[in-house]
Amino acid sequence: MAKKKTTTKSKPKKTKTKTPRKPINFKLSRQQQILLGSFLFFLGIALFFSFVSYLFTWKVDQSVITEITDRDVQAKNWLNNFGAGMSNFFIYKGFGISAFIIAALLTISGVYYFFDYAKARLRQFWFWGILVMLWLSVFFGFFHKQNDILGGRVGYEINDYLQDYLGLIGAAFILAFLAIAYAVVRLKMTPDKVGTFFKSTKDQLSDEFTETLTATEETIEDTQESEVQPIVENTTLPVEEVTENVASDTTTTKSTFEMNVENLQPTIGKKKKDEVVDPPMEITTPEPEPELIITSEDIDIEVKAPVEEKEIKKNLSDTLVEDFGEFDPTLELGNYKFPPIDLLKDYTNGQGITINQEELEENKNRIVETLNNYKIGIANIKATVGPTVTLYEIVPEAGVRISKIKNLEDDIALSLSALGIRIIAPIPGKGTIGIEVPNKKPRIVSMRSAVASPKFQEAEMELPLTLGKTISNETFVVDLAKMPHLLMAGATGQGKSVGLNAILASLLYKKHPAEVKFVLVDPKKVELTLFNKIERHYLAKLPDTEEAIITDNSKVINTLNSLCIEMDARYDLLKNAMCRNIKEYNAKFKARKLNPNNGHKFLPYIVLVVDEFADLIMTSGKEVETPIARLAQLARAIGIHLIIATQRPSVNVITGIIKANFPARIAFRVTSKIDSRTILDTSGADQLIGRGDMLYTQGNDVVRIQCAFVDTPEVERIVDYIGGQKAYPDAHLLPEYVGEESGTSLDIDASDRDKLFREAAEVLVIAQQGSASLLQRKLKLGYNRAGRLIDQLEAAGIVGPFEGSKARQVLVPDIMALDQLLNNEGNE
Ligand SMILES: Nc1ncnc2c1ncn2[C@@H]1O[C@H](COP(=O)(O)OP(=O)(O)OP(=O)(O)O)[C@@H](O)[C@H]1O
Repeated sequence: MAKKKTTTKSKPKKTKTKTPRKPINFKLSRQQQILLGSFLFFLGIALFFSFVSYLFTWKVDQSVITEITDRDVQAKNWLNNFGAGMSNFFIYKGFGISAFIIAALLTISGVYYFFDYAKARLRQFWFWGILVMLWLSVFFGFFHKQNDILGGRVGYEINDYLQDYLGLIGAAFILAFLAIAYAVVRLKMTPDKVGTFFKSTKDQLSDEFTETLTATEETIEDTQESEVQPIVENTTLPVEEVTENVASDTTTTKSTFEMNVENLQPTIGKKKKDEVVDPPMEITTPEPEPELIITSEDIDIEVKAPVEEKEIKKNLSDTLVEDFGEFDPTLELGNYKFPPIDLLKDYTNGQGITINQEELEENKNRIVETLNNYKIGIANIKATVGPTVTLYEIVPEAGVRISKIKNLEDDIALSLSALGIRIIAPIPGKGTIGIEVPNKKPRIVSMRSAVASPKFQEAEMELPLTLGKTISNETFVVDLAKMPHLLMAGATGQGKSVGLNAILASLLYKKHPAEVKFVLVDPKKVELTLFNKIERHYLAKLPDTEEAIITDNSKVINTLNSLCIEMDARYDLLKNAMCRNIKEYNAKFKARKLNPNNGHKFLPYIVLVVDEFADLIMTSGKEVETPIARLAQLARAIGIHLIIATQRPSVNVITGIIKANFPARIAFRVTSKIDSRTILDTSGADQLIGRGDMLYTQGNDVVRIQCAFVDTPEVERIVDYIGGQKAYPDAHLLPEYVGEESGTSLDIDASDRDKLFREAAEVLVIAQQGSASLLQRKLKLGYNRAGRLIDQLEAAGIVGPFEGSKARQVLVPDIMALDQLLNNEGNE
């Protein structure tokens, strides 16, 4: 305590000695401060009482106001003449009823000096108090000019002055503006916080008031209780009494407060109060607390944060799938029913393969005998009975050359007096030699049994095809999507058309109309006509064509080119969706990860079936071969699959480029070994027995299969069943293809010419051949653009008109002539 005394005292001393402004600072001693504080406090209270009294007595007292100094004259004011005089000065001649603020300011000043609070706040009180008082004075003067007591002389005069210059409205505006300025600057109000602010200010003011009052009481109490305790005890007065007596008993108070000030200052409670009042601490004063409460309320808006997080977490496609489920392409024909198996005929009457032991024994003996004749010993023989063929597997004795047995093919056939004997030497994967011998009574493999087999029903393939049954009587199921294109060949009447029907029926039994579309080309006009009934379910066609099944060869070119356009478009879609194949793309689309607004759509598989390819090649030649080759090369990934059937498997029909792109091939019976080699790259097809007996290869292995038999009435029942159901409004439309023959409008503006016009003209003139496919190859163009270029060249007189399957005539002999023609055009 003593130390503190010295430090607190030494500090001001130092400053006092250093700075010569001691008197200017009006640094009062503590005693002086208390005296001044008490004086101001009581003066303020006295003024308050006089002002209150003056409100009631002012009229009476005004008459005596001039004689106020006269002791005989008694004013009615509670504080007599002093009160009347002061009130008259401050209220009547001064600021009207707002003079109460002066009383309040004096009282507060008294408290501040009495307790030696920091004066910065007090200065603020005075500054703003006087401003408010002036404003209120003018405000009341504005409304009640006639009543001097409300606004006082000051209010009246200022009002008068303002109104002389600004008029009533101008003065009102000034007042309103000042009120707003006060609210904004002093109370830091914003319009949206007005409500809260009013409330808090009100609370604050009332708090301040009570605080000041309680602070006074508390401090006096503290003084009494803490340091003065012994003295109080000595005087044996109760605390309340001491407090009450503080004002009157000056000696006691003096000594008490002397001790008090020194001892009270370091107490925690008091220090806090001082800090709160200290100007630098104003930043942390409880003043901004209401604002803090407001901001914390604002922080409640943080609720937004989790909402945002949710949005980020949730992928749009996930939400879409959550809301609507996965995209279902079959929904448009949601009630579509797959054809029942009963529509197919059961040719076996439910019976399995019956084994004819006699026949087996007979054949075995003949084989052994024949081989013995050629001195080939047999260690073992085993038979597998198939629907049309029985396979005898022979294990030759050691030291027998396989090629020797292979060469005996015809001899064995002769001795067995049977057609269609095929020797497989050795059977791949087995250490045996196979001899296939046709059964005397071949059994029909019905489509019904193939479709009903679990292998087909449970096949998880994109485009499952059931082709028939193998030699071991197993249903043979393959995926067209994996083939990816199929070449079928066989002499007439050997079962090609039945094979095609079996393939189409397989797909009809497994795929929904939304998932697969057929483009059927049938130059024979009779084979596939039945499928017209399912045009609006399963078929695809060019826009503006009446029949979906193409029978006209010239239309085939357009369709093939249209498929090329579709292929290019699908590749673009796949590229944009960053998918490698149609399966990935459709899965992504179903998961609603691709936006239909960006052109994305569910892509059905397209199966192009050409029944008589040789006929097409004969009539249209390269025009057909090029798009077929292009499709065969590229279309596998985008879900366009080709099935091409031909009677004549000659090399000019099945060219190298087509063969290379059709790894999956089916050979029905053919007439010569050469044909067999053309189709399968191996003989064997010439030794088949016909009627659906076929060889299938998808690379190396050749499998003998008995093709499932589906008769025309069965197909009819299936298509009738499907055709009788709700269908799409139209067949699936392929992109439009503007063929060369349709580009007849010759009034093409020279300014609208393609950028490659000149280059294209040069290509054709040099080659002396007016074909669009040449332009396509040389300039690497699409069909559409090349077709347009040909039209423009025709309009410019560079090539002649369309001449069917022949290339157009080039009318310009050489580049020189071309230059001349184009220059003349420019001069015109
Ligand atoms: N899988 C099979 N099972 C039983 N018989 C079959 C089978 N396939 C074809 N046949 C018989 O062969 C006949 C001719 O078949 P299909 O019409 O399919 O021959 P094709 O090769 O299409 O002949 P074309 O080329 O002249 O049209 C059929 O009428 C049928 O009697």
